[in-house]
Amino acid sequence: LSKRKSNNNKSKQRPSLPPGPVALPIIGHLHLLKPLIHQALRDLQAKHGPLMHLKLGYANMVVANTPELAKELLKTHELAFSSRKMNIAINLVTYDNATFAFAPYDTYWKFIKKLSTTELLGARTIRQFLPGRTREIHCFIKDLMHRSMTRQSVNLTQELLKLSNNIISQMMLSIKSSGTDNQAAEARNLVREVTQMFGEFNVADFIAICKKLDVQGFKKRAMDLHKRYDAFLERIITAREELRRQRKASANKADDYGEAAGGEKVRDFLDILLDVAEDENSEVSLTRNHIKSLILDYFTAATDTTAITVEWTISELINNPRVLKKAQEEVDRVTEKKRLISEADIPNLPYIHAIIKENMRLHPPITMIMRKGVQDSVVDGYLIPKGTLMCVNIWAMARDPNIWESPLEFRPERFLEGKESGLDIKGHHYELLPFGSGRRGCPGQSLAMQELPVVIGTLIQCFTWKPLDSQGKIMSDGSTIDMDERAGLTAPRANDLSCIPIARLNPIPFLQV
Ligand code: HEM
Repeated sequence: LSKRKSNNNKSKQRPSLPPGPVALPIIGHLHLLKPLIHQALRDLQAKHGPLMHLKLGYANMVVANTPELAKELLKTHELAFSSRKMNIAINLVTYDNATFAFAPYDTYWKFIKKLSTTELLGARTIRQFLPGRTREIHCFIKDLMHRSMTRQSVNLTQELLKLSNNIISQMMLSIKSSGTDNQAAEARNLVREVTQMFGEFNVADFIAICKKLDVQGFKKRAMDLHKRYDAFLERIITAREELRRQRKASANKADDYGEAAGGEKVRDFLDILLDVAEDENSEVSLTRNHIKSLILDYFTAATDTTAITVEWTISELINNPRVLKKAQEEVDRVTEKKRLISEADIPNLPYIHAIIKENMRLHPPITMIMRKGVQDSVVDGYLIPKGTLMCVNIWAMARDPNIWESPLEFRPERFLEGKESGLDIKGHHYELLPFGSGRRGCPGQSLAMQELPVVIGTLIQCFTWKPLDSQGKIMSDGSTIDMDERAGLTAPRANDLSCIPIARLNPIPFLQV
């Protein structure tokens, strides 16, 4: 790291804040944040340096965009930056301090993190829900096949959101997409609203006077959303409690837990959390609000991120036919065109894996790692005061020619040969952090990395994709689709990806639906 201050100066002076643009009174630099914040920050940093300070109303923000600074912030100063910043919407929707994803680094967070690693998202739970994931993917493929036969177009953006939400709904609440009471659609709509709201910019989060006035009507909308989410979950939890009472009462009868392969009993998230809540010896007593908030955290964190990754990957493959062909050859070789790809094939799909990494490099669903400093820290000779919102712009790092060779080129081979081949996405190569890093890194990574190769592999095994233009017409061969991003908590495509699926396999072998 370049040391910007001489040791002499350092010993005499209190370190100063990192450099940044000139701030306006009251609003500070808020006017400089365009809707695509990660892009606006990258442009500002070109002028003000790799560690930049901004004032967002009354809040301090520090942004870093080099692997060295990312390492310093996320590893060297890990504990100082292991909390997150709440905002008004999150606070209202997620039951005040019952959230995990936005919790400070405290006893509650540590308890849930352990529960996540060992149970909620542990290897056993992921394995037990494999039949459910497979069923959902095969249902999806069957529906796509029907549309392919009838030459109907598919809004892949919407359908992928449905698929990832169905998969997580099943793991969390045993909601089946084939259920008759439309709970899957209700869950999907609520999650969509929550994600949208969390991603919107609320001026009241930064300017004290606006807090009381609620000029944008945020508070009212957040409370309304909270009420509807609460009613939805209350119904599900009450029904589950009744089922659990019946199970206990009929101890001799075979109970109603689902069964995984080998006769293992399958507990979904809700059962795991209710078991903890009923455990009098539990280290932390879980309340009903904790349970509801945790379910919301996981729903929100899992749905968009996974769907967006597939959406961008298919977009890149459409724009890069050479890569698509090579990926299809890999899938055909592994399956010998006799069966659909499955999770058991993952170790034999190095090229698909490299495609996923390359896609996450250029299109990280979460473009910036956001944390809050809980103590004063000195980083690269600069002061980052307690309470500062800390941001590592992983999107900007991926586009920096000082970090990557031909950064804008979609070239999965970079991860298989040459100097970039040793890089992985586990959080210790600081130029590539799609799942974050350290103790606050994403707990859903293993699940995502089981699901993604199979969803992407199956989509390209069964179909080639003819994209539609904005008028709904099939685009001519060789034309490329736009790669614009939409603003929000996550960074999906600006324009939905609509395509006609052309069947490559007909009939599709061994559909398990
Ligand atoms: C492609 C898929 C995904 C991506 C790219 C992704 C990315 C991320 C990132 C960047 C963070 C912040 C990490 C940090 O601060 O260092 C995060 C946090 C989180 N993710 Fe994921 N995620 C994905 C899927 C999932 C799934 C499937 C789940 C759950 C089933 C999940 C649950 C969470 C939770 C609960 C947090 C908050 C953790 C905490 O605050 O301690 N994510 N994710």
